[in-house]
Amino acid sequence: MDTQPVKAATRLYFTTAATTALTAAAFIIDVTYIRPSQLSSKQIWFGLLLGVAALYTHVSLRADYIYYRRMAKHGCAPPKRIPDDPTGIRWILSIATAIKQNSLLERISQLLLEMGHTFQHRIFPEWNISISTDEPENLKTVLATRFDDWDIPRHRVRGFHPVLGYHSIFTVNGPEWQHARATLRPAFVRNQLADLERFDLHARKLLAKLPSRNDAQAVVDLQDLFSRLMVDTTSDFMFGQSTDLLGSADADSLTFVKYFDASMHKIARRARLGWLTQLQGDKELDEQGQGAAGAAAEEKKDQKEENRYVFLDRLIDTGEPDDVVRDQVLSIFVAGRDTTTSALTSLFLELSQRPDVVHKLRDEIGALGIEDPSSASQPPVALNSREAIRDTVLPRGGGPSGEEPVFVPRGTIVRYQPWCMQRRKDLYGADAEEFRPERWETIRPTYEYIPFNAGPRICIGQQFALTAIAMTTFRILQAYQHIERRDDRPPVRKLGINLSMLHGCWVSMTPA
Ligand code: HEM
Repeated sequence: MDTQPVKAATRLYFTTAATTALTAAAFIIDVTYIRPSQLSSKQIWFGLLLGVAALYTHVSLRADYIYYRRMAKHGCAPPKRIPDDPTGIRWILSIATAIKQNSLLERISQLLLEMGHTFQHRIFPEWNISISTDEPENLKTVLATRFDDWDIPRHRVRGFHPVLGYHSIFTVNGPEWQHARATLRPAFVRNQLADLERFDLHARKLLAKLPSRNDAQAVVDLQDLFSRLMVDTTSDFMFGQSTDLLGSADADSLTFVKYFDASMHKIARRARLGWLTQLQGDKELDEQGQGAAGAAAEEKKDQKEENRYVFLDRLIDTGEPDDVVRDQVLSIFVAGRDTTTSALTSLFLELSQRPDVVHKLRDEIGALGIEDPSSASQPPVALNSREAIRDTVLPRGGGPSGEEPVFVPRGTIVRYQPWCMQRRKDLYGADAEEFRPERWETIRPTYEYIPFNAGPRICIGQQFALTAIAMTTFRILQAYQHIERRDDRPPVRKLGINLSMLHGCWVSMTPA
């Protein structure tokens, strides 16, 4: 017989009886002996506090009991649990400290390793359990084979609403998501790879900002330049008009970027801190984020370009309402800018410390192909999550061996960590964390490598991003023979919605 439900039931009944008795005794002692007289407001608050604590303990233990009972019924075994943290308070504190120290990814990697790659924990004040996993079989199930059992979690949707709106491909699920995906798809089939000259135009503008032969000692922040490059390229493809941040940007473009940056910063914070930040609205965020994209879409309505395929024109032609158009346009910027900037920055940070790879790549530049070797150990979307919308099962992670299936009740959040998985030594070898592009000559990973996600919700802009990365890398390595990191501070990765470098990516570059 499975002992977990019995243990959980014992815990539930014993603790409920004990906390009720203690709460009542504490209150009676207070009223009768410590502060006798008429019931004061302090005593009422004290009583309420004790009552809430007892109720919370009861509800969370009951949730545990129901979980273990249903798990046993489904023939599954529970994943290991973070020890000594029944309420999830320690979890919140340790995560908050790790975020503050910019070491969250390392902390979660370590936990996944210690706990066997799938574990359960609580996040105070929720009483449902959460599951974390970096197990490829589980990700295959969540993202592909049992796709219909999972949604984008509600906490993420709530965090993104103020900026991306209610129709964004990132804030909808089910049929609404299918509709959003079908609306966006033509933009990524028709115009992307065909227009290499347009990618090149922006890559060349970037070159003009890099150190010249007369200025070889200059030091530049590549992260900042890549970010501008991606705004210029994306706006050009999507609006038919580039923001030209690498050229002569006008005041409107600069305003758009300023608002966009502020909005991204805030939604990252809201998404990470969850319910804490969502208790209060954010008027400034609403005005900044949606206002800027709305203005761009509105302006564009009057100036269609007849000769070029421009995504915004086609989107307007679909007859979708203005707020839908605005939400999708802004989503493309959110999806495309910081992810691709992150991939390019990670790549050049590695290159700036690996002259041997730069040398080899310059030799092989013709055969570079479309690949981004840095996305293996530094995937821009480092952490992600899904919410079960019905009772379901993960194939691995349960029981002491971690090999048994795990029951997942409806409403459970499963967090998955491409950053941790793509550095697993048991999957990628002892040198998993090392930048070694040659590894791609022999390995063909499937669900162990998901920088662009997988399954029906796989990144729709993958080819766009890879083309931009390949074109930029190609042009830079053609023009420069040495790239050298110029920063005495250790490289610190900052986790927002995407990974970025806290201090940028400062390098000097020697023209070829
Ligand atoms: C290296 C660069 C990029 C990386 C690593 C990346 C990664 C991802 C990931 C992990 C997702 C899944 C998010 C989720 O469902 O939780 C995603 C979705 C998406 N990406 Fe990308 N992305 C990149 C570049 C781009 C670009 C350049 C665009 C557009 C210009 C884009 C457009 C999208 C869209 C629209 C979705 C939503 C797809 C859906 O929900 O059906 N991405 N991307």
